[in-house]
Amino acid sequence: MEQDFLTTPARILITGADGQIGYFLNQAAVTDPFFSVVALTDHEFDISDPEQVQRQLDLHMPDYVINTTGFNTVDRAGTQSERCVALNTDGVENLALACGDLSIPLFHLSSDYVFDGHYESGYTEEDQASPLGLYGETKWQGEERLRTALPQHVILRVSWVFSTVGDNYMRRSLQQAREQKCISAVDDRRGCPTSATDIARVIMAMLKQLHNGAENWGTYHYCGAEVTSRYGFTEAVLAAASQYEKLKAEELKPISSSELCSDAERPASSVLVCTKLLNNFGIRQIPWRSELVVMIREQYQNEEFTESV
Ligand SMILES: NC(=O)C1=CN([C@@H]2O[C@H](COP(=O)(O)OP(=O)(O)OC[C@H]3O[C@@H](n4cnc5c(N)ncnc54)[C@H](OP(=O)(O)O)[C@@H]3O)[C@@H](O)[C@H]2O)C=CC1
Ligand SMILES: Cc1cn([C@H]2C[C@H](O)[C@@H](COP(=O)(O)OP(=O)(O)O[C@H]3O[C@@H](C)C(=O)[C@@H](O)[C@H]3O)O2)c(=O)[nH]c1=O
Repeated sequence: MEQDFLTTPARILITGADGQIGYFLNQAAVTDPFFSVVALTDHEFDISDPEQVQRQLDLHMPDYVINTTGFNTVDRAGTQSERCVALNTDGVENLALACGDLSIPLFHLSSDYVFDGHYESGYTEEDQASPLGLYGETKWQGEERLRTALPQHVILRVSWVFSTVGDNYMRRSLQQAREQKCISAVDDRRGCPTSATDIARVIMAMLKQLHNGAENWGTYHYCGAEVTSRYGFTEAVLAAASQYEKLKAEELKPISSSELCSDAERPASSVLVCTKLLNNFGIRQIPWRSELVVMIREQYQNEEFTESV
C-alpha cells in the first residue's frame, strides 16, 4: 500500500527518552506534525533485554526506532564493563535484530571516541576506527553489529554533547565555577562541542528526508562548528554564565591531560568532518557557541523556575 507522506506522520520510537539527546529529540518531535512519537525511558524499555525489545516493537510498530541510549561514563567503562557492553554493543544488536525482523529502520547514535585521535585534520566516515578505551570500543562494536544485522540503518556519530539535562561537561564546569576560586581545564584535547538540541534538529531533518524516500542509509558525522579544547569550551561557559551571576571562579587554569590522574585515555583530536552529511542531506553545521549561549540561558531559567516552586 502506498503511504501518503503529506498526511501520515512518521511514527518514531525513541529509546533512552530521558537522556540528553532523547529528551530534546522528544521535545522537538512531539511539536512537529511530521512525527508521531513514542518516547520510552529505560524503565519502560530496557534495550539489554531481547524479549522486552521484541515486545515493545510488536506493540508500537513504529516506522523508525531512534536509539539514544548509551553507557556514557567514559571513566567508569573499565570498572562497569559488563553494563557498558550490554548497553553499547549487545543492546544495539538486540534492537538491530528485532528491527530487522519487522523491517523497521534503526537510527543509532555513536561517538567520536571510536577514533584514536591522531588525525589533527579531522575524521571522515571513511577513516579507520581505532578506539583507545572500552567506551569507544563498545560503541564501535555496536556500530559493527548494526551494520551486519540491518542494512536500513543510520549511524550518526556526534561529539562532546552538552545540554541542560543530566550530567555533562557544561553543567559540571558551571557547578565547579560556582564552588571553586580556581578551576582547571585540559587544553591538549581538541574536539567540537555539540548541543543536544542541535543534534535533535539534525536527526529530525534526516528522518524527514529518509521518510520521503531518500535512500541515504549509512554512517554520518555531525558536530558543532569550530574546533576547540575543553579549556576553550570552559572559557565560553564561564563567559556566558557570568551574564547571569557572579561566579566564584576567578581563575581558569589550562592544564595538560597527563595532569589528571584518574582519567581514562581519550583521543587527543577527535574532530568530525561533516561534509558527507552536507552532501547527502544538505544539513549544515551550526556554531556551538551560539547554541551554548541559549543552553546557558535555559539553565538559568530552569533554576529560577525550580527555585520559585
Ligand atoms: N554525551 C556525549 O558527549 C556523547 C554521546 N554520544 C552517544 O549519544 C547517545 C546519547 O547520549 P546522551 O544523550 O548524552 O546519553 P545520556 O547518558 O544522557 O542518556 C542515555 C539514556 O539511556 C538510558 N539507558 C541506560 N541504560 C538503558 C537500558 N538498558 N535500556 C534503555 N535505556 C537505557 C539512560 O537511563 P538512566 O539515566 O536511567 O541510566 C539515559 O536516559 C549515546 O549513544 C552516546 O554514546 C556520542 C558522543 C558524545
Ligand atoms: C575533572 C576535569 C576533567 N577535565 C577534562 C578531562 C576530559 O577530557 C574531560 C572529561 O569530562 P567528560 O567526562 O564530560 O568528558 P568525556 O567523558 O571525555 O566526554 C565524552 O563523552 C562520551 C560519551 C563521548 O562520546 C565523547 O564525545 C565525549 O563527549 O574533561 C577538565 O578539563 N578539567 C577537570 O577538572
